[in-house]
Amino acid sequence: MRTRLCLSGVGKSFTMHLRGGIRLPVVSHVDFSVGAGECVVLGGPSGAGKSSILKMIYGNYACETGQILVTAEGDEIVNIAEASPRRMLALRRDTIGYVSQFLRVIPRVSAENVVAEPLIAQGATEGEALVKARDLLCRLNVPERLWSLPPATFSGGEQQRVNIARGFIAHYPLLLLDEPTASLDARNRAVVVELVEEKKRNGVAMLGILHDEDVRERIADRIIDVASFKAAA
Ligand SMILES: Nc1ncnc2c1ncn2[C@@H]1O[C@H](COP(=O)(O)OP(=O)(O)OP(=O)(O)O)[C@@H](O)[C@H]1O
Repeated sequence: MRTRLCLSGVGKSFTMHLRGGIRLPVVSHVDFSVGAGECVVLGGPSGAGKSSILKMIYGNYACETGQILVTAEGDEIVNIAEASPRRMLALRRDTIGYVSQFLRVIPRVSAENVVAEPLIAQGATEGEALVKARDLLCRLNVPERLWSLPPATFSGGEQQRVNIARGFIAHYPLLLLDEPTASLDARNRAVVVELVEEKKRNGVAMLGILHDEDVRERIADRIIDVASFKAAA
């Protein structure tokens, strides 16, 4: 199995500058890798550092020590810990996807266009992207009458499903899943499980946080206990 993501010696602490510079160590010596077609789940208690690890991989949090290697297009290996902001934006367009439970609503843009946008950014025509967007919205049981409306007024569950469609529409070699099934009903959880299985078959490497035990059991190939990376205070 080809490695898509490899973390070695990764550490992170937060410094509270407005609180007298108090240092809060979170994780240290984080070492693991994820291969193509594999879904690895980060486990461990609340506050162990699961979200912080995902955010370092997506470049939202700076990584203090170690390296985060991602295999980008053309088999180029990039160290996220040293990537420039411009490089990071390109990686987010083509290489690393992020599916969370929250939709960042873009005013006046219709649900189907919100979903189609990442595929258009990767070079698809608007027509192709809209066909795929509508198919995903249909699979995720978003009523057709909503597709042409901006999602700002949708229910929490409808917005979440629009966001999942947006996260799964494009092909990224690495996909980060941040509680994508939280508060979904059983029918839509089953759709997300199917979407993850399809990504696995397409060789996508996935790293996720999944509190739902049933979903975790169905899609996790491995669980990594983040508590084992606890940093000393
Ligand atoms: N931006 C931040 N500033 C300060 N401290 C932070 C920040 N982000 C996270 N932390 C702290 O880092 C620790 C790990 O948080 P993180 O959200 O990564 O944990 P988690 O394992 O994902 O928890 P949960 O399962 O509850 O979501 C916590 O103690 C949290 O308070």
